[in-house]
Amino acid sequence: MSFLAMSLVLFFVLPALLLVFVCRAIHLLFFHPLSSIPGPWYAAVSSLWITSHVLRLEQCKTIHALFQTYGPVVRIAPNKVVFCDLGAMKSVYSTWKFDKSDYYKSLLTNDNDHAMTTLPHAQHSIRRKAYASHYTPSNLAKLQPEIGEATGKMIDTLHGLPAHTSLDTLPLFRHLSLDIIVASSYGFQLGAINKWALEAEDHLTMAIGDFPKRGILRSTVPTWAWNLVCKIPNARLKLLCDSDKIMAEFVSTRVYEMRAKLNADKLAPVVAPTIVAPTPSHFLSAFPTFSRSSSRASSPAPSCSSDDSSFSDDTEKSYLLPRLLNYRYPSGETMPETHVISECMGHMVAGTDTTSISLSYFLWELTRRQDILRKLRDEIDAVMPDPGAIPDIKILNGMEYLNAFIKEGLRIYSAAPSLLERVVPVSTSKNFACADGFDLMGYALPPGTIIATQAWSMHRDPAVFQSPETFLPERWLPAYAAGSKEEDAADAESEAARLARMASHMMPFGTGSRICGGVNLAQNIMRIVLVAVLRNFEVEAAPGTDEKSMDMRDSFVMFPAAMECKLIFHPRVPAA
Ligand code: HEM
Repeated sequence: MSFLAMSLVLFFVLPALLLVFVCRAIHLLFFHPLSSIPGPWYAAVSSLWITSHVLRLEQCKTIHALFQTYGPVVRIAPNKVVFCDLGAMKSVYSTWKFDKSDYYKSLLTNDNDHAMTTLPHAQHSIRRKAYASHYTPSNLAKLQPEIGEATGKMIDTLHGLPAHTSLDTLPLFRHLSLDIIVASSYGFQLGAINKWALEAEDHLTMAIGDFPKRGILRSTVPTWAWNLVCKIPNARLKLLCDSDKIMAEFVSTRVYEMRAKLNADKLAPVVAPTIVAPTPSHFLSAFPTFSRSSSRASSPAPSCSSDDSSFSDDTEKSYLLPRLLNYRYPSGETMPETHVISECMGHMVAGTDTTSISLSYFLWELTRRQDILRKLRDEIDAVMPDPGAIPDIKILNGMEYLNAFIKEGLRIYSAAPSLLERVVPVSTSKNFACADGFDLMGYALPPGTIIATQAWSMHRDPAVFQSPETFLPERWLPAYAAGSKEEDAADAESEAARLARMASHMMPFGTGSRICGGVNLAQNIMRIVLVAVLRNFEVEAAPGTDEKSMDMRDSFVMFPAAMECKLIFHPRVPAA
């Protein structure tokens, strides 16, 4: 660079840039509509600060610390405000149903939208209607054989392992969840768990694991750089780059097969699942008690508090894919195949790692809490005398301690505890008429402001959850406060009100109109897998699996710092 050019940069360009930066910072700090909102000044002037915490995989904890310092409303970036408040949560996600932010576009499948990435509320509700009936309790109750069969294969596989094998439960449960989601979506037994047992590479499961990483990279790295990276001749990298394609190919094949079956009128409306790999075992041989007919469940029925009416449905069972293929948009047109494929891909991605992470943390918690394990065991052993016959879901739904344990697990180890971003709409939008923007707890937020809360903090509000960091399933039992030292609090607030208050703050599956579409399936899987595992095995943490390795990190979903959860499954010695 010539001396003249250097002088120009030093004396004019740099000072000019500095001046622009300072003026912008002054505007953002003192004159911007969000300037009255509490928060660190450096967050108000640039997104760099919060981005650095996102990249360090600790956004949830960082924001939680901000709430503790600044109160329930905090500005975390020039145009982004977060809150931790029940009223605001209901207002944003349920009453006004604000549209989602662009953040969700990083989760596009094959560059196409699915329900989770459809940002506008109105378009989303049309999309959601296409799949919602699949995940009703009554339809899912009919899919118990599929879930039971996949779980049975996993239990058999674990029984077949050499003693003291230490295994990473994240891939284990990822394969299981995928088997279940594939069976529930297509009536097709994938057998991913068998591949896991053989240590064979399963490209589909790897693709699903890679998909979120690919999404983050795709949205941060410029397209030319991404294309260049994908040209590097490395097999693992190629799988990462192609994760979208691998999933799309798998789903497309199922779509064409199903279409052919529908056209040939062989399908209507039940498809018997195709068993890909036979699984000879004591476990499956006992399954007919569970899988063929729920009315034949052999277990002694405990008191069952579930709402039986939600299960009494005489319609035939149906899988997700034929539902989508038969769905008609309000215009009368059927869903284009690209939409069907991306929707199915979205469900595979949304349901696999979330379920696997939850189950892994639940079991890890039990390895260090014999007191909780004992109570769970008592309840499970009573309803499941035969370790190979899982009771009907109605019975599992009525298991008070199991359900309290799962609630507490979802509270502390929420698999998607991060900000669920929405956008304040313009005041002229159809469902929102507020001339001065949105009133968030006394602060006026202009249209376009990104606004969000996170399960991590809603679940740790000390005014709602006593000792929020303590894992305490008993807090979900009606008797807890009455029999504890907190009589004063219990006097002031009835038990029912205390439980309702806690429940209203829970959002492990999101909340409002965009709540997790597979919440009922996820709950069923967690119940079924937990009872099957705990009835059959003692679970121990492998050396190296400890508070440090399991420390939670987040990148929309949460995962252990070590990126693994190694546990040992010892077959339970039958009672003498
Ligand atoms: C423990 C397991 C799971 C957790 C913690 C979880 C959590 C969530 C969360 C937090 C959201 C986003 C809400 C938002 O953006 O506002 C979501 C959306 C979604 N989840 Fe789940 N999920 C789980 C399992 C599943 C399963 C098993 C399926 C289905 C196979 C599924 C399907 C979906 C779908 C389709 C959406 C998009 C909903 C929509 O916008 O219509 N999830 N889930």
